Amino acid sequence: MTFIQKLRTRWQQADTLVCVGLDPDPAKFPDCFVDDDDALFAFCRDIVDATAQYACAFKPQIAYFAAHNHGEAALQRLIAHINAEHPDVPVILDAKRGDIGSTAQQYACEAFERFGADAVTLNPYMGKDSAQPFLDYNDRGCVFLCHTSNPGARDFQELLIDGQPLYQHIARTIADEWNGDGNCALVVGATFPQELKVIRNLVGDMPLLIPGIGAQGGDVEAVVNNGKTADGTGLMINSSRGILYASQGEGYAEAAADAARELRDTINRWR
Ligand SMILES: O=c1ccn([C@@H]2O[C@H](COP(=O)(O)O)[C@@H](O)[C@H]2O)c(=O)[nH]1
Repeated sequence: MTFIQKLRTRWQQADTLVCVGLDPDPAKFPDCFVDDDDALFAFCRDIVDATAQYACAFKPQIAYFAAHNHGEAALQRLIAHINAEHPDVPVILDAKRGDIGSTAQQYACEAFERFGADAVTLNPYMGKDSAQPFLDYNDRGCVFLCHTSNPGARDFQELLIDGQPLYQHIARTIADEWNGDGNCALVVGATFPQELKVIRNLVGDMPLLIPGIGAQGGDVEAVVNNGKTADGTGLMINSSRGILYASQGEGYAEAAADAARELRDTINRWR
């Protein structure tokens, strides 16, 4: 089953558009992990197991693992755990890769073969040849930055080219020219709901990964209204800190599950 098929099946069968972000920061871990050498893996495993039933996808952010000695091995084991225990939930590796083709080939191997991710986030700035090694894994997903959630997204992504903002050129080019195998998706920040509406109209039913709710201030109702497809799906609405650190006490995993369930229910009220 391809990434897109797995995602669409998950949307339907689990009735959830929640993407659980895995951004483990040891400084925010509950006290029980203080002397745990395997804390990155163990904390994320507990969160994954508690929230899987509410997740349409998991999104580990590679920086939170690569910043630590042995962190990438922990990430590898974590994705293997998800693939073994929660095989219906796709994994999007948030790595925002983009480089010349020969180097991109190595990054694609890292994401899909070493880490076993179903999809990876990519920066389209270097053009199609930089994306091609990822696109060639046509059973996996390529999730391209289109309009990001941060305030600086405006600096370049909204610059006008031939009268249209750059992010619209990106959306159109990826939908019309890069998506020949139907394995593309886009990142659109929840903090830019009007731009989300424009992008949805440009790309049809293409899946959109939406970071930026919660700590970054994005509004769930606006995201769902402006981003959903005709069948009420089409979105992977990410929450990382809002789920991971719902409680830093002993009941951290239950609190994370409660936060994921509440987010699912809030989203579903607007679908
Ligand atoms: O435009 C973007 C692209 C990626 N991200 C990533 O999503 C999560 C957001 O975390 P929260 O704690 O839910 O704010 C994080 O991994 C970012 O690297 C993004 O925020 N915006």
